[in-house]
Amino acid sequence: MIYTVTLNPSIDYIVEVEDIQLGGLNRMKRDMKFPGGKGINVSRILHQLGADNTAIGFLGGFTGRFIEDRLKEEDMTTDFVGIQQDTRINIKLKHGDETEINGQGPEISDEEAKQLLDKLSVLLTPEDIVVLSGSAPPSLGTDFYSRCIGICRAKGAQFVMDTTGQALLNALPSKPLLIKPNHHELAELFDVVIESREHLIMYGQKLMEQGAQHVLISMAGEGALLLTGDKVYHASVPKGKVRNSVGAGDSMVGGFVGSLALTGDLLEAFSTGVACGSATAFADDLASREQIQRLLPQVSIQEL
Ligand SMILES: Nc1ncnc2c1ncn2[C@@H]1O[C@H](COP(=O)(O)OP(=O)(O)O)[C@@H](O)[C@H]1O
Ligand SMILES: O=P(O)(O)OC[C@H]1O[C@](O)(COP(=O)(O)O)[C@@H](O)[C@@H]1O
Repeated sequence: MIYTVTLNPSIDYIVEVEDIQLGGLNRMKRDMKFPGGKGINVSRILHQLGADNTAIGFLGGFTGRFIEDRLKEEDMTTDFVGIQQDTRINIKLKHGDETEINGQGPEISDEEAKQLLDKLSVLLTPEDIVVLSGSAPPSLGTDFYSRCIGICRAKGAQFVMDTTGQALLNALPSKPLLIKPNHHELAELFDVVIESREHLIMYGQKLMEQGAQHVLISMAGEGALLLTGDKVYHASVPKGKVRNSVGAGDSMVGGFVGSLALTGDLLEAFSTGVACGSATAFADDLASREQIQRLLPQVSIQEL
């Protein structure tokens, strides 16, 4: 079983305006609401690929109910801890460019936090993969991911880590199956400016030396790199019109993990990840199975 853990889910409120006037009255051209948060997005893509998974994490209030209802409508399996406060709403403003305003997240009590850790302890087995994705609400403290990873290790489950900064660096010695920084996040991790593909690879290799089993470096429309063992692969991305790239990175993680679980083939997983990312970027909501299948033949992989 694959479990996705979303400590900080969100309703993604996509707002489209013709032109933004700061300090003035703006009228929306179009708006959409989607269940969001990194692990939830991964789960929705896994579901499209037919990979068995359960979405867990924290949900609360009317916003939490919206997310739970939408996931149930899609026939997804969920096992969230209910919390007192409202799940956040993240604003994704489209004004020619994409501007994101993400919330800090709700207050989570010690008792609610403990319920999630207990759930992981009860559920996990050595056959499982746990996808730990996204930010943690500040009230959980800085070591909550480390505690989740501790449980994965104690239960013999593999884990994937898709977060940024110190939480990601702290996870590396525990040998995550996969990490997926984008090229900007990779530069921020090392506090450097990265100007070439060679540099991206060099910094990706540093993350492997620190413990990551596989490193996926996504570069939006510029393709992606996969570092595995002593090999490096580049994938081209399909061409298309970007409609909403929110969730493209999560879709890539979902595609990679789902395909790896279903086929055991790393390069197949890499192409599926790229196809899922691009299919989501070219859609309003996350990609559907059909949209992913259509793009898959357009992804070509080359060993560098
Ligand atoms: N403009 C684009 N054109 C084609 N594919 C894209 C585009 N933007 C994102 N993708 C796809 O989604 C993947 C992840 O996107 P990226 O923006 O790098 O991740 P993140 O959302 O984590 O920042 C890319 O590797 C690519 O497959
Ligand atoms: O937990 P964070 O870092 O605030 O990110 C959450 C946001 O990122 C998303 O998961 C999308 O992430 P990606 O575009 O990187 O795939 C949104 O659904 C959500 O609003």
